[in-house]
Amino acid sequence: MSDRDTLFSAPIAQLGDWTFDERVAEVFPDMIQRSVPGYSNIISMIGMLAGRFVSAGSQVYDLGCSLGAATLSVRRNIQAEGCRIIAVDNSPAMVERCRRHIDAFRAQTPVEVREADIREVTIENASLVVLNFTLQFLQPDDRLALLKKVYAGLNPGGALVLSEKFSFADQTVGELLFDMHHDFKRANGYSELEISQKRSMLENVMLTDSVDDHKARLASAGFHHAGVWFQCFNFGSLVAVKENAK
Ligand SMILES: C[S@@+](CC[C@H](N)C(=O)[O-])C[C@H]1O[C@@H](n2cnc3c(N)ncnc32)[C@H](O)[C@@H]1O
Ligand SMILES: O=C(O)C(=O)C[C@]1(C(=O)O)C=C[C@@H](O)C=C1
Repeated sequence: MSDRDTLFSAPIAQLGDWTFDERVAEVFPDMIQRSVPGYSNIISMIGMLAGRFVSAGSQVYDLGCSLGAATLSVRRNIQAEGCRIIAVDNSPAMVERCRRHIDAFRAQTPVEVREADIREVTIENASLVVLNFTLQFLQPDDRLALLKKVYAGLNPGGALVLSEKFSFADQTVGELLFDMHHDFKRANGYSELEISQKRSMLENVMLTDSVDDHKARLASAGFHHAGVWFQCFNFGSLVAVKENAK
């Protein structure tokens, strides 16, 4: 278990923009579990998707890997031989902890943890690419280029898992799911102050899209097959599959 997240429990005079720094990395497992409804289900089901999609001799990319939760789930479920997982994050605090975390467990499939910007990483010979709550932290103008690169780097029959916090075109539904997410945080022990301070810090940094925006962007990137496979309130995950060669 990681330390309990109490980062925003006292009033902060100058709320800056959100960063994935040392203090966030230290409490991250507790923070994400208590903040993202369905997180642990998504992590274990990414493993199931890996069992299905990862093919022999191919690579898996976990882009914005944080402490490597998705990477570990993938590694536990890979059935194929000769695969490699490349886990990438640009936060030194996350990468340092991720390396330690991954090395703590022994397994067949090698994992390379890279400290890099996902916009700069080459993607090749991939059977599975995971963007688990990462795309939302890229500037909107950079998102399509990343997805095009993912599409080009996937082998035929390969898949992208894209998990995000969603926005909604319908105001009534959007407000309901936003409120239910806040209820979820309160039920997990976060105070009004913690919820509102974190929300202001994320405001300029995490810009969310609707499911329709995601589907349209995935189509522009080349994916002809994409759909939601999981949703809880305003959080969810899409899978996009590259068609098999004819
Ligand atoms: C919400 S966390 C992802 C959680 C993680 N995928 C999991 O399943 O536990 C977002 C991560 O994306 C990383 N990130 C954001 N922008 C990035 C970029 N341009 N390049 C690499 N990593 C990035 C952050 O450092 C952070 O660790
Ligand atoms: O929207 C929120 O309130 C969140 O806490 C979301 C979110 C995310 O989706 O990545 C933001 C930052 C933390 O990494 C954990 C969760």
